[in-house]
Amino acid sequence: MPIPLRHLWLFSSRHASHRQGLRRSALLLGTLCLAMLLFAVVPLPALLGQAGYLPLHMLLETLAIVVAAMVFAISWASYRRLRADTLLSLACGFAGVAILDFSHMLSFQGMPDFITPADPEKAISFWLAARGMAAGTLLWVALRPWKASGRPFERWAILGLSLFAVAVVHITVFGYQELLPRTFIEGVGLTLFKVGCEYLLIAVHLLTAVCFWRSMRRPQPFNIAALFCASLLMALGELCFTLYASVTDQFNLLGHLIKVIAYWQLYRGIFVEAVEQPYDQLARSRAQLQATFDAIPDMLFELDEQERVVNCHSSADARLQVDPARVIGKSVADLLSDDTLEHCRQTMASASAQGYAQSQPFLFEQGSLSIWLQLSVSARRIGRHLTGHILLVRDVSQLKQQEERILHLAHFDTLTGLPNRTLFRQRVTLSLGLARRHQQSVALLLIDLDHFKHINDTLGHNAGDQLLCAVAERLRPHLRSEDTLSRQGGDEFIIALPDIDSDGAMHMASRLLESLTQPLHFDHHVTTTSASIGIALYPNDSDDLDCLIQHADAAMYLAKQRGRNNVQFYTADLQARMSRLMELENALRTAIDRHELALHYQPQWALVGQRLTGFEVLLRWQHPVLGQVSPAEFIPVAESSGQIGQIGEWVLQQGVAQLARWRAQGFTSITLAINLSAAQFRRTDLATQVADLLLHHQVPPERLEMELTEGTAMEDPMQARQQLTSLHRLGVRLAIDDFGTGFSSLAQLRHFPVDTLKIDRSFVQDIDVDQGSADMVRSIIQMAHNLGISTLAEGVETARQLSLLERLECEAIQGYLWGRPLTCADAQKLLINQSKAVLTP
Ligand SMILES: Nc1nc2c(ncn2[C@@H]2O[C@H](COP(=O)(O)O[C@H]3[C@@H](O)[C@H](n4cnc5c(=O)[nH]c(N)nc54)O[C@@H]3COP(=O)(O)O)[C@@H](O)[C@H]2O)c(=O)[nH]1
Repeated sequence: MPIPLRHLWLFSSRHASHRQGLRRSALLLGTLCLAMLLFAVVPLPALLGQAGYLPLHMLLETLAIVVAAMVFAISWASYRRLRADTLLSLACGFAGVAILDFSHMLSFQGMPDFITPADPEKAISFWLAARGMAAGTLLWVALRPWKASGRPFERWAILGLSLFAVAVVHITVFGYQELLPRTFIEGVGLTLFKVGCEYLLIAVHLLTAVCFWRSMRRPQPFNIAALFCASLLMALGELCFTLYASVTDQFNLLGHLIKVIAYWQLYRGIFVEAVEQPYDQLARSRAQLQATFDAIPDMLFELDEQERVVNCHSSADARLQVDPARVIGKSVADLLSDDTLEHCRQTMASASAQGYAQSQPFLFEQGSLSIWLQLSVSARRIGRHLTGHILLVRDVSQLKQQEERILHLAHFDTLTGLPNRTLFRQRVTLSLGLARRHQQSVALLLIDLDHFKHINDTLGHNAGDQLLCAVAERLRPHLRSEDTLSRQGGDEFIIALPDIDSDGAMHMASRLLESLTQPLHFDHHVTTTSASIGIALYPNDSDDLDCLIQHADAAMYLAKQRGRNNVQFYTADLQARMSRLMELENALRTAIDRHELALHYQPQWALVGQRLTGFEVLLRWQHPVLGQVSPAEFIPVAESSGQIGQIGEWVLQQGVAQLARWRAQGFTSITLAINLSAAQFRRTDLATQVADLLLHHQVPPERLEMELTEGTAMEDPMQARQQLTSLHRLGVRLAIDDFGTGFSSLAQLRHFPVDTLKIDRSFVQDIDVDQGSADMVRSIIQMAHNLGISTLAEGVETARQLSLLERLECEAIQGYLWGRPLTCADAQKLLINQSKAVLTP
C-alpha cells in the first residue's frame, strides 16, 4: 500500500505551510529523473541533426530567456511593494541571465555571426557565464534572510552592477576568447574544464537547495518550496550538460528543457508571492469585510467628495432597509429630508475637521416608521486630500427607550408613577425661586395615611401597594397643573402648592381628607382610609426647602398625636413640643428595663351598697430626669412610636399578676379593669395572650375587665366586633371607655358583646351645671339599660354629681370623690379596710 507523501519523515520534518509545494516539487523532480534514466538506458540516435536541432534549441532558449525576463520583470516590479533585498537580487541576477542566455543562443553553432562567428566554444562561454550567474544569484537568495530593505536607491546600483558583469563577459568572449580555457574540442567533446565547471555548478545548486530546505522548518514569507525545486532542477539540468557527447544529443536537449522548467519554477515562486498572493489576500479581506458588515446591525454608506453614495450596506434584520440600487449614485441631498440632511452635514463637517464625529440621536420618520438614529462619520482621505466620508447609521431607538426609562426611574416612583423625592425637590426648588421673585407663598402638605401598617399586616403588602396607588389617584384630581404631588416613600405623600395662602392650604387639605374618607376600591377590596396632614408655609415658616419639609413633618406628627384624620399647621412652639415628644419617645424605650414604670389602682364602686367592686389599672412613669410623666402625654407617644404593644403587654402581665396575689390573700370578689390601646386591640393573638395569662395566674376570666375607648372600637367596627367576640368567649368582661365622645350608633353598639359603658368624665363633670350633659348622661344610661349593659360614671368629684347619677340609676362610679388612683400598697390597705367594714356590723 503506497504511503502518502505527507507521512514521510522528509516532508513531515518541514513546516506544514511548505508541504504542498514540496509534494509538487517531488512529483516534478521524480518525473524528470525518470526521463533522464530512460534517456541513459535507451540511448537515442542523434535526434534531428545540426539543422533540425538549431530551431529546437532556439525555441527552448527563447522560452528560457522569456521566463528569465519575466522573473526580472515581476521581481523588479514587486520590489517597490515588498522591498525585499532578495527579490532585488533575483531581479538583477536574472536580468543578466536573460542577456547571457540570449548571447548564448545567438552564438550557437549554425547561427549567423554575432559580432564574431558562431562556434561551440563561444556559445559554451556565454552558457557557463549565464549558468554561473543564475547559480550565484540563487545561492545569494538562499543565504540572505528574506527581509524588508529601506533603501530603494540601491536597486539601480545593483542592476548596474549586474549589467556591468554581463558587459565584461561579452567583451571577454568577443575580444579575448583565446585567453579563456578550452571547453569543447571538436570530435572529442567537452573538456575537463567544462565538465568541472558543470560539477561546480551542480554543487552550488545543491548547496542552495540545502539552504532552502533548512529554511523550510519555519513558515517563510515566500514560496521557498518553488525556489528549492528550481535549485534542484538546475542541478539536474547541469548534470545533463556533463553527460552529452554531441551538442545535438538527447542530454543536451533534456538539459535545456530542464533549464526552462527550472526557470518556470522560479517564476512561479515569485509570481505566486508577488501577484497571486496579494490578489488572494484582497479577496480574503473583501470576504472578511463583507462578513464584518453583515455582523454589524448598522447601515453603512460610503460617500464621495460630492456627497454621492458610492456604496451602501444594511443589515438584513434592520428595521430601516436600504435598497442599494435605489441609492447608489444619488446625492444625500436627494435622499434625505431637510432635518436629517442637516444632522448629516453637521456631523460630516465635524468629521472632516477632526477625522471622526458622532451626531446626537435624532428622530427619523418615514411613513409609519419612526426611529431614533445616530450617525458616526469618518472622513476618508488619500494623503491630505479628502475623498469622501464613511457614514455608519445606527438605530438607537431601544437605547433611547432605555435612557427614557432610566430617566423615568430616576424621577418617578415606580409604584404610583408620581414624582419621587428627586423630581419633587427639583420642581419645588423652582417653585420657591418663582415665589421669591413674585413675593408669593408656597404651602407644603405632608400627608401620612393613618393605620396603613394595619392594612399591610392584615391584607398583605400587595393590597397595601394597591391602596397607595388608589390614594395617589384619589389625590391627583384635586391638584392644579402647577402643584406637585410626590410619594416620599412608605405611606407618606407630599404636595407642594405654589401661590397659596394658609386659608387656601387648609381648604385644600380638608378637601383631600374628605376625599380619602370616601370608599376606596383596590385589589378586590373596598375600604375607607384617613390621613394626618401637616402644613408648612413658605416664607412664613422657613425659606429653606429641607426646613419646610421638616416643619411639615413636625405638624403631621402633631396631627397624629391629636388623634389622626386631622390637619395641623406648623407653629413656632411646635418645634419645642416636637423636641419634648422625641425626648419622651427615646426615654420610653428603656423605661421598662429601668423599672421606671409602675401601676396605680383607682377604686371603682357599685352605687348600690357603696361597695368596692374593683380597680382600674392606671400606668405611671417616674423618670429620673423628666420626673413624673402623665400617661395622657406618654401613652400617645408610645402609640405613635409603636412601643405601646410592649408596654401594654407589660401592664397586662403586671395587672393580672397583682390580681392573682390579691386573690391569694382572699380578695376574690374584686375585678381589675385594664386599658387596652388601639394597637393592642388590633393584635390578632390578643385573646390567646389573655387566655394564657389568666390560665398561668389561675384567675377566673370574669375577674378581668378589658377597657377600650369608643374611638378604638369605632375605627374598624367589623374587626372590633370580631375581637370583642373572641374576648367575650373567654369570659372576660368588656367595657367601652370614654363613652359619649365618639360616634357610636346604637345600631353598632348592639353588635358588641359589651358589659359596661364608662360614661366620659367630661359629661359627668358638667352633669350638675349643664342640662345638655345631664341629658346626655341620661340617654347613655337608658340606652345601655335597654341593651342590657351596665354603666359606670368616670370622674365623679362631688356629692351632687353622685346623687344625680344615683337618680339616673347609674350602676357604678369612679372618681376623686371616693378614691384617687392609689399605689399598690394603698390599694391593698383599702381592700383590707373594706373587707373589715363588710365584716364589722
Ligand atoms: N392604654 C393605656 N392607657 C392608659 C393606661 N394608664 C392610663 N392610661 C390612659 O391615660 C390617660 C390618662 O390617665 P391618668 O392620667 O391616669 O388619668 C386617669 C385618672 O387619674 C383620671 N381620673 C379619674 N378620676 C378622676 C376625677 O375624678 N377627676 C379627674 N380630673 N380625673 C380623674 O382619669 C383617667 C382615667 O381615665 P379612663 O382611662 O378614661 O378611665 C387616660 O386616658 C387613661 O386611660 C394604660 O395602662 N394603658
